[in-house]
Amino acid sequence: MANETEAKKIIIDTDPGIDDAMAIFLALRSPEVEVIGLTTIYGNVYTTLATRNALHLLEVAGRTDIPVAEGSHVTLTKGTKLRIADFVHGADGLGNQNFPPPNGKPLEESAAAFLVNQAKANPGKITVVALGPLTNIALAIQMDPEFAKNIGQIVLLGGAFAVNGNVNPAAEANIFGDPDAADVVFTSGADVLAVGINVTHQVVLTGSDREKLASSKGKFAQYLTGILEVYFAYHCEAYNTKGVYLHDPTALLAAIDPSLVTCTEGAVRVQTSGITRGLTILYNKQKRFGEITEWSNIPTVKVAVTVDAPRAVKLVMDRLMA
Ligand SMILES: O=c1[nH]cnc2c1ncn2[C@@H]1O[C@H](CO)[C@@H](O)[C@H]1O
Repeated sequence: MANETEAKKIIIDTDPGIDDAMAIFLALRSPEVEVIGLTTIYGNVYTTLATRNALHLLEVAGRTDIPVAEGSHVTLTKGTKLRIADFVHGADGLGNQNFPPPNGKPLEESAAAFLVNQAKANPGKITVVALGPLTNIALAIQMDPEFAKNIGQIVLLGGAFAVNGNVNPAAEANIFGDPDAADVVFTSGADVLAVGINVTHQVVLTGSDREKLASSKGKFAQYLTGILEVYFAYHCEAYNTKGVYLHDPTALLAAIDPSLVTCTEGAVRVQTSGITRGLTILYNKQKRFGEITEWSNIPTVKVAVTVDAPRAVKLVMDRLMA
C-alpha cells in the first residue's frame, strides 16, 4: 500500500570529499530518505579514491548494507586530464586523517548501469543527488533513452548562476569537471533541480558550529570535527573566512525538503569550450527571441535562487550531532 510517509529512495553520486562526507552522513540520519546506493566519480579526488572513501564512510556509519557502484574514470568525451580538488579536501579527500583502507568492495556493475537499472526497476521513484561532476548521470542518459523519464528527480550540486564560479570567475567546480556531461543532463528532459554556489555560499558552518560538533558525543560529529580542519584551512586561505560552505549538505537537504529553497525555472546550457568553459547560463524565458537560439526548444529545469540558510545549518547540526 502506498504510504505518504514512505522514505524517498535516493542514490548519492559522490566524490568524497569532506562536504560529501557530511552530506552522506546527513542522508543516513534523515528519516525522510532511504539511501539505496552510492555511485562514485572523480572531482574532489580521483574515482578510485572516491570509491575507497565511499566504502570507508559507509563502514564508519555501520551501513555496509548500502552498495557502492564505481563510476567513470574519464570525462564523457573520454578526457583524462581531470581537475582534482585535493587542495580543498586533502590528498586523501578526507582531511589527511590516515584512515585505514575499507574492507568492502564495490559492485561489479558500473555506476551508470546501476543508475539505469535502479531507475528502470522503480520508475519515477528514485532521486539522484549528484554531488560531483555529472559524467555518470550523462552516461546513464546515453545508455538508456528511457533513463531521463524513469528517474524521479536529479538534484545536483552545480553551477554558479549569475555569480562568479569557484574554479575561475566563469565556472563552478562540478560543472567545470565535465561541462559536456552537464550540458547533456541539463538538456535531457529529466526533472532536474540545480543547486548552485549562488545558493550554497549562503549556507555557512562557522568555527563555533565546529566547536559544538567537537563537544558533541555523536559518532558523526566526532568524525567530521577531525576531517573539517583541512576544509576550514582552505576556506580561510581562499576566501579569508572563518567558516566553510556547506555545498553538498545543502543539495542533499534540498532533495529531502524542497521548501528549504525557492527556485526559478528555465532552460540551462553549459559552455563547453574557451575561457568560459563550465559557465552555466539560465534562459529565464522572459524574452521571446525572434530567431532560433541554442536555448530554443530545450526542456526546462529548476534552479535554486534562495535558501533558508539558518534552517539548513540547524538541520545539519541537529542531525549530525544526534
Ligand atoms: O575552491 C574550490 N575549488 C574547487 N572545488 C571546490 C572549491 N571549493 C569547494 N569545492 C568543491 O566543489 C564543490 C562546490 O563547487 C563542492 O563539492 C566542494 O567540495
